[in-house]
Amino acid sequence: MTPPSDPGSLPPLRVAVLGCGTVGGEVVRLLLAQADDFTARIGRPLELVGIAVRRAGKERPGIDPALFTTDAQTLVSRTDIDLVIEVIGGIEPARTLILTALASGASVVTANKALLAEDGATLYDAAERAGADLYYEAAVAGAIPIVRPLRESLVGDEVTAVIGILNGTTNFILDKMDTEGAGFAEALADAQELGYAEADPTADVEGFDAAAKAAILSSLAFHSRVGIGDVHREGITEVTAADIASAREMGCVVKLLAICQLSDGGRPDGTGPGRTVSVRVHPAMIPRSHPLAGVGGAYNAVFVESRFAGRLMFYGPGAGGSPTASAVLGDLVTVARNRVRGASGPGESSYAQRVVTGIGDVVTRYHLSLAVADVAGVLATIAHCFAEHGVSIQTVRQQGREGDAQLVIVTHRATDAALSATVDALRRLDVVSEVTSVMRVEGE
Ligand SMILES: NC(=O)C1=CN([C@@H]2O[C@H](COP(=O)(O)OP(=O)(O)OC[C@H]3O[C@@H](n4cnc5c(N)ncnc54)[C@H](O)[C@@H]3O)[C@@H](O)[C@H]2O)C=CC1
Ligand SMILES: N[C@@H](CC=O)C(=O)O
Ligand code: NA
Repeated sequence: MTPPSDPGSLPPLRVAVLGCGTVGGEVVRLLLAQADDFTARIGRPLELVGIAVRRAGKERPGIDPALFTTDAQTLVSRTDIDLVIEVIGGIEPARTLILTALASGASVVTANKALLAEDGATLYDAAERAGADLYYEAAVAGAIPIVRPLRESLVGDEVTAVIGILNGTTNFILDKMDTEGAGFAEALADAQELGYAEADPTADVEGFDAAAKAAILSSLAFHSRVGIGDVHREGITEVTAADIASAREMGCVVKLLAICQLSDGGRPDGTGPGRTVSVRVHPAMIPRSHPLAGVGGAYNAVFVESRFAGRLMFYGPGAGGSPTASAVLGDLVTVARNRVRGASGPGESSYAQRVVTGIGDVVTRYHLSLAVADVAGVLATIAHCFAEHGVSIQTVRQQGREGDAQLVIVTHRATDAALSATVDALRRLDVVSEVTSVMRVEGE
């Protein structure tokens, strides 16, 4: 009988890391700390051969300074590297570096949702051509396994909706505003300090980050190519303390939601031809009893609805160095195992080519605050405006102020197009001095 070979004595798989910031720093630290376990799990050792950084002189304790280079392009052009981890972020130079790595024969692990949502097709095609892996679990919802469940576990089912909280920074901010009465700027500064925010936090607070993740999840869930430009996006910069207080009075909480839905095909079981997809990211009020309402801090949660499995919920840390590094390293071990077997994992599946529809047809409920003149007949004028546009009012609450009043209106379900036309018409009414806020109400 041949004795089993010691995996540690086999030739190593060579690894390069691009970027050594919040995520990259943790990836390198945990990769080195778990070297022996990774060797056993993969069946061959990993050898870290280079770390591309922007500034070489920076003190990085525990890492051999000889590994650092500021020339990422030369590093990824090496043909002796098996695995490249891209954690620089942004579009360029990340795209060129990933394409060079794939063309040089490496498999790639990335956390870069912005790039995947902007130009994933170019990367997937390049990986396919090279026969290499492109894995990106960390790109959506940090540590939560959601990419692989959609790409592999649920590939025998039909996913009809993916709904969730996909951005840790904005969830952290909204949670602090709700539970501690914190101000927006103060909560954002804390999120940056804790390593949750993107290099440019505009990506978080304006909803671009969640929209990128929604595009990636929709592409996987609906076997189509959905890009960031297909996603209706609204951020949280216009959510006020008054909105949060108003939500509380209704027994609700404000969350930045991502909602990706497959339309009904018209047949009794929901299937049928011409099914389309809608993808949107916006703040919404949800009842405090809803499972997503209890998702606090930088945690994320994703509901998946599918035809045969029913409803599934994924929950966990959505941002931060170590949680994100956990997802990156899970991918690293997986693509390394594929290399050892001379195989590659599943590529892109976009055969369904679903059409993505605009926000106008989306149906939901709305919460509106209006500053109105406190005069006889104002309620009738406003109710008439809603009725004219086919939007039915569920509740009206009036808070008097000197000379004018604040009306809080919750509608029944209406299309976004009908609601937008109503708001435009309300703004033109003499009795309405301001439409103070408009927010969707979801989850009922
Ligand atoms: N921080 C988080 O919680 C999460 C981050 N991500 C993603 O992970 C990636 C990295 O994010 P962070 O580590 O938070 O960002 P970061 O800004 O902390 O780190 C990026 C690092 O890349 C370096 N860099 C920039 N240009 C470079 C170049 N040309 N060559 C070499 N290094 C370069 C920067 O100096 C910085 O140290 C991004 O794609 C981000 O969207 C994904 C999930 C969670
Ligand atoms: N900035 C992102 C980081 C993880 O993707 C977030 O806040 O969720
Ligand atoms: Na993930």
